[in-house]
Amino acid sequence: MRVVVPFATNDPKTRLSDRLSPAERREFSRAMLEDVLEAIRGSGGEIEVLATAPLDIDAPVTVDDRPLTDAVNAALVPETAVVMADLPLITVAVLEELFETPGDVVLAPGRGGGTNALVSRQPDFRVDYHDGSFPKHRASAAELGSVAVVDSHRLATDIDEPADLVELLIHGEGRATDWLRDAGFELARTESRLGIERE
Ligand SMILES: Nc1nc2c(ncn2[C@@H]2O[C@H](COP(=O)(O)OP(=O)(O)OP(=O)(O)O)[C@@H](O)[C@H]2O)c(=O)[nH]1
Ligand SMILES: C[C@H](OP(=O)(O)O)C(=O)O
Repeated sequence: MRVVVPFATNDPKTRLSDRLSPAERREFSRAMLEDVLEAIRGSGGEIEVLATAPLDIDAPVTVDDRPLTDAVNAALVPETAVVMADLPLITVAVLEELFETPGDVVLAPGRGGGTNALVSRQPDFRVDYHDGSFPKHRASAAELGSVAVVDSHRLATDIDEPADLVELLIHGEGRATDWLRDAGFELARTESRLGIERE
């Protein structure tokens, strides 16, 4: 399976700005990307990193500085998966489930209504990211053919906001989790839910 991995190179993860400096956000998002690429490699996927600027990484990179939706649509030929680079909890098994699920369009929703991963086998399907893309994608794909939804905690956990870092500290084992621990983050008990604190 061809797997396109969109990656914002220069100013990533702005929603983590109150916890991480710009340089830390770049390092952390790079660590997440490495985790995602490792899982894709393990699943036998043929990687194409779709980056906003040149990137020194051990994978084929296409540079496209257009907005996310336009760049992905330009790369979306049938039998393509799109897997976001901010999914450091994904595993080979989870990706195999995504790739093997039948359907003209297969969608993996993210928490809060985004689309963390998809497979398109439908030549007319186009993405429309942001502002709750999952319901938009589900509706537009249903007009074109069959739609399947993959229900997976690991695929649904995109790391966007400080609260998402908790999931990484609980469940993660890769580079992104190591980076976070090295940066001083650890789990903290705040009311009934686990939170995070930084030393
Ligand atoms: N190629 C490309 N990838 C993008 C772009 N914007 C975001 N991405 C990637 O798309 C995925 C989802 O990104 P978001 O969480 O929406 O955005 P982000 O830039 O990572 O984070 P925020 O600044 O907090 O919104 C991540 O893998 C990003 O690296 C873009 O304009 N072009
Ligand atoms: C790209 C966007 O990601 P989110 O902003 O939901 O993380 C989406 O999935 O539509």
